[in-house]
Amino acid sequence: MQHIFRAGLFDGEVAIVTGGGTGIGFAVARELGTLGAKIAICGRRPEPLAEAADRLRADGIDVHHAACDIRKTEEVEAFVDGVVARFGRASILINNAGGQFPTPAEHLAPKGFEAVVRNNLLGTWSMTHAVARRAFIPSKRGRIVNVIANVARGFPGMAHTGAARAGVENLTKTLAVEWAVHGIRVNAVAPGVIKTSGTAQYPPELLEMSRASTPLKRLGSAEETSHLIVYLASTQADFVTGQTFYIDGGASLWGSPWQIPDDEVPQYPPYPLPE
Ligand SMILES: CCCCCCC/C=C/C(=O)SCCNC(=O)CCNC(=O)[C@H](O)C(C)(C)COP(=O)(O)OP(=O)(O)OC[C@H]1O[C@@H](n2cnc3c(N)ncnc32)[C@H](O)[C@@H]1OP(=O)(O)O
Ligand SMILES: NC(=O)C1=CN([C@@H]2O[C@H](COP(=O)(O)OP(=O)(O)OC[C@H]3O[C@@H](n4cnc5c(N)ncnc54)[C@H](OP(=O)(O)O)[C@@H]3O)[C@@H](O)[C@H]2O)C=CC1
Repeated sequence: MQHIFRAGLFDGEVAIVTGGGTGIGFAVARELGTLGAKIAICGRRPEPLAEAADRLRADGIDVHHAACDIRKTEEVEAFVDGVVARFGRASILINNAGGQFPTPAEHLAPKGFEAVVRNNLLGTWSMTHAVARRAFIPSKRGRIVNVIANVARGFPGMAHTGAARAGVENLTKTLAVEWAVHGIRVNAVAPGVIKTSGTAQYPPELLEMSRASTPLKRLGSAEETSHLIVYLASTQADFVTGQTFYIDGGASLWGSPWQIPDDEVPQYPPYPLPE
């Protein structure tokens, strides 16, 4: 593994990475662990989690792993208690767990909208609250990085997650202010389309349209996304809080995979207007 950070940068730190068993979360767990942090990962499925923990241990990383659904408050509290019992503290929280399904808004059932908001907004809040109360506030120190998505504009095809992630972005700003007094920094990272086990579940043609509408004309990697998250979690970023950082090849500034056909947009009143 190549490093852009100095060895031992995270010695003495304990980092919780939600969704750390796969994709971006695994890359972050591995990078923070290789740089000296003790690592705690969670996810809903025990098997990929245990496999990831074995791979991290093979790299010499001290890892705690436990199945935990961030939507279930009692599981979240038990997980955080387990981390503190094992390592004595926690100093970094990467809220990476999340996901959704692409669908036009008119086909999105209330239950589906709610499922995605629960996962990405309420789950993130639940974990953040538990870690802050149990570890960060008592020790007067903590760093949180929230992994969100492109909320700089609308998110067509993803109304549920756009709404949920925009909520997390605002929570990031609010907590950065409220919790500065507790020595807690809070930032957000908004990836464009990143090649992971997660996006492998998306239709290939959607990914190709996303690539084509990205100025840098490629998808991102989990490792390069991890470098940005790790920087924000480090002491090198100690004067950075309440901000959202895009890592998206410029996608949030330009194209969109969402097509709007010229001849299907109703014009009321008829355009051009009568003289
Ligand atoms: C235009 C987009 C360009 C591409 C950009 C891509 C950028 C983003 C990439 C990523 O985020 S990568 C991560 C990828 N991984 C995932 O997204 C998987 C995550 N999925 C889940 O975690 C869960 O499925 C869920 C979305 C949280 C829902 O889980 P939950 O167990 O709470 O609910 P379910 O009982 O499964 O479903 C409830 C309800 O939701 C609706 N629904 C669920 N899945 C779908 C689906 N695939 N399509 C349509 N609707 C879905 C549905 O109404 C379900 O109710 P029932 O019909 O089952 O009664
Ligand atoms: N890849 C991309 O292009 C983009 C990704 N993102 C976001 O980045 C994050 C990482 O995604 P990525 O690595 O690509 O995809 P993955 O699907 O590989 O990672 C998502 C991880 O989150 C875990 N997870 C999901 N829901 C829960 C839950 N309720 N409780 C606990 N763990 C959960 C999953 O494990 P399990 O299923 O076992 O619970 C999985 O390990 C996600 O929030 C994703 O939405 C945002 C924009 C773009």
